Amino acid sequence: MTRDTGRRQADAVACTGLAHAFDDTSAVDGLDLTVRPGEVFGLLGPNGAGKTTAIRCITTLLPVPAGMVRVFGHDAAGDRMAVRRLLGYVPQQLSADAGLTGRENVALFARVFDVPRRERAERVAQALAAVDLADAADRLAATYSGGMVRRLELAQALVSAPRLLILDEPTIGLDPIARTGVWEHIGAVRAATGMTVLVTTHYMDEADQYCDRVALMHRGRIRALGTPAELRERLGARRRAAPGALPTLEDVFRDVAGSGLDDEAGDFRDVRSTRRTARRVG
Ligand SMILES: Nc1ncnc2c1ncn2[C@@H]1O[C@H](COP(=O)(O)OP(=O)(O)OP(=O)(O)O)[C@@H](O)[C@H]1O
Repeated sequence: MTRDTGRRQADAVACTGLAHAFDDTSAVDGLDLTVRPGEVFGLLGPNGAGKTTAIRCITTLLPVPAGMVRVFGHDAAGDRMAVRRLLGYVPQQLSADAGLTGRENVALFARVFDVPRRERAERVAQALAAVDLADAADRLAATYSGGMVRRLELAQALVSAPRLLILDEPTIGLDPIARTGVWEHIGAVRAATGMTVLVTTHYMDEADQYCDRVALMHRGRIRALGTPAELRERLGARRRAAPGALPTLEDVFRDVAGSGLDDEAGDFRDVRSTRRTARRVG
């Protein structure tokens, strides 16, 4: 018992029995989830699975009505400021201001997150350089491409040197080159700082390639958890797939979410993604 509690204290994120409902809609329904320090953890699931709601509870933007959430041992319900100080968060919605330059956008976050005044200019420059925006730093964000806007938002989240970076669909609607760029920058910062990354994505290929472990969420709960290879192998063994013909992570996803997947995702998801992207860069 004591050993178990001790281990949980060290986890980057530990959710136990987390539940959150909007009126009579149960969004998160008894979520148990552990993210280990230093890993890139992918939270996957169809539209409406409860990923954003869970993330908003972890970031303290939503209350924790039932269950427990801890971030590096700090209780998200009882010690919200301590949790917020450890976090960088890139939400799905646009968080950069098109009317400010890249540098001004990041400087704003540095002020909000209490980066000491004398360190601010250097920390802002470092965050912009980390995402390859040093040359574009003094241009208005309105002139940035979709991929540059996403990298700018990454710099905003990184300027406070978070121990845990949380990204909600960081590459949605971006072209493949911009998607790779975002992941490469996340990987480089993580390698340099050892920070933990919790990310949601609909792109199975990205989860497979960039996440150390993934959890498949459906109807408010975790339905499968492991490294991408473990999940593929597990389904392959059940289906007795021949070696070399292992299922993809997309197959695992479909197996977990079952027939509900087509109702909840599909075309509507694509339309929403496109619209979000249009809003982001417009
Ligand atoms: N502010 C809200 N008010 C009412 N219902 C909500 C609200 N936010 C989410 N929901 C509902 O809670 C459920 C889970 O939504 P949530 O956004 O957490 O899912 P998600 O897995 O993040 O989906 P997506 O992939 O589309 O972002 C859905 O049924 C959704 O309609």
